[in-house]
Amino acid sequence: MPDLLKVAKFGGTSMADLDAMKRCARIVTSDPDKKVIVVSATSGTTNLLSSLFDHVETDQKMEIVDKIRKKHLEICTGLVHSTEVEKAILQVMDSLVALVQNQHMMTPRIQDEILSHGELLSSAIFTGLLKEYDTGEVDTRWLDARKIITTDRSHTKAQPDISAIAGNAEDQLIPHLESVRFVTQGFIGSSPDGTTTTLGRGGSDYSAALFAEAIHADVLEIWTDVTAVYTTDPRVVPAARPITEISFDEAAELSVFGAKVLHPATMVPAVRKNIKVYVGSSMKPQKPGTWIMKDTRSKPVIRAISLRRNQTLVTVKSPDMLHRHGFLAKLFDVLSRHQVSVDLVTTSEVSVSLTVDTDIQSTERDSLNEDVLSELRTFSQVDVEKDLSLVALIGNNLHATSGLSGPVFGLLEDVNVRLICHGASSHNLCFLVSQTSAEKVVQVLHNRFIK
Ligand SMILES: Nc1ncnc2c1ncn2[C@@H]1O[C@H](COP(=O)(O)OP(=O)(O)O)[C@@H](O)[C@H]1O
Ligand SMILES: N[C@@H](CC(=O)OP(=O)(O)O)C(=O)O
Repeated sequence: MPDLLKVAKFGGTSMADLDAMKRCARIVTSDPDKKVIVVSATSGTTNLLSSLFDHVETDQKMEIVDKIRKKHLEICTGLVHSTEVEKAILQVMDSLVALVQNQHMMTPRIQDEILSHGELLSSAIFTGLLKEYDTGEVDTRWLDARKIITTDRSHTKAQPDISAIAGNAEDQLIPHLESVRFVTQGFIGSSPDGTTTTLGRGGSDYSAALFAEAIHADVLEIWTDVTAVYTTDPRVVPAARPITEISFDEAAELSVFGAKVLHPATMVPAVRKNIKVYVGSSMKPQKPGTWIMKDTRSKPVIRAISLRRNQTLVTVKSPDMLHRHGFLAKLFDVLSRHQVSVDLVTTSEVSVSLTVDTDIQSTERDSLNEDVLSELRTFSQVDVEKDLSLVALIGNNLHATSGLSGPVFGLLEDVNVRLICHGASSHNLCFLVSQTSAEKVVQVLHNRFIK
């Protein structure tokens, strides 16, 4: 067994084309401890696949399929032994064509089946490429992630079955780690009856964390297109700074509150098994990245600022709430039956405000649909405000730090702050603002509070 056992995940931007894949191959082959390699679909492919769900004609769908085929075959032309990989690509593409031509009802099950093709394509190419770099000491093997990542049947946002995954890894991975390097897919899994599931968009980080937990890895590496986790999204604030070390708790809050660099669930297996997480750039691997660990030497009050776009604020009012019990139970019963996932909640004597993610990809799939709203309207007045963003200050001891909210909200005098949550967590202070003012708010706060 290697000294340290590592799982390395490469995101879509790291798989973008042959040059990007070659950079990743060098990262993998320069370190024999990396035993499970988890890849995302090449960048843009999952979006192309999901555009097949739109109500477009078969001709248009076939154009999209052709585009995906061409993009992947083009990468293959740069491989030394391209024939075998091309054969694998054409097989995956045939299966996609069959799905697109024969399945007219885009059920969540079919959607997952279609989406899985992105990771099946990229992993086939990356396995072929790695084999070209191997010197013979390691045996690089393609692995179908669905044999390991067992989930429930909630298509498009499946929940992993941790003990089944541990059992699968025990039988199929751990005995081979001495001599084999596995290349597998992020994002996809399989339900107990064998149908393909997905963990939700951006879920490859989560897959990699689940693999790391299942093989008892020491380190999980997330290789992406930024050199580190930054004090805020560098696309929003170019002056954002890379963070050298951050705690599990802070990183979890940062991802939950919108930092796309990590999928929100990634930290859950890492915390459970105390697995150190490293975030680095596959484009500039020599640049220092971020270590995410149980405890850090420094514990600043404000470490980072995150921004989560596309929030909907629902305010439910009823005079019945005053001095009565059971109103909240009734409200949450409706939300729970309709599987509406609520993030923030504030209450007053006669009203409750809560936030949910707006599904920007489809109004049909929006969990906050007319059925939910009309059921809520049978016992209350319901107001819905869209186009909001959640801004969160992430750090340590925020709930017990006096004199914080004055300077924060003092800077936002001209901004309509719609909802504030402070005190529920020691690691965040968050509030809702309009989508149009959100980036400016992050810039102003970063400028003032991040040293
Ligand atoms: N605090 C942050 N630090 C670093 N990157 C962030 C942060 N917040 C948001 N991001 C965004 O996350 C992106 C990387 O995530 P993603 O696009 O999912 O990568 P990948 O394709 O590797 O999975 C970056 O390009 C950056 O814009
Ligand atoms: N390909 C999937 C899963 C994923 O995590 O991708 P990425 O690592 O590129 O964010 C998606 O786009 O949602």
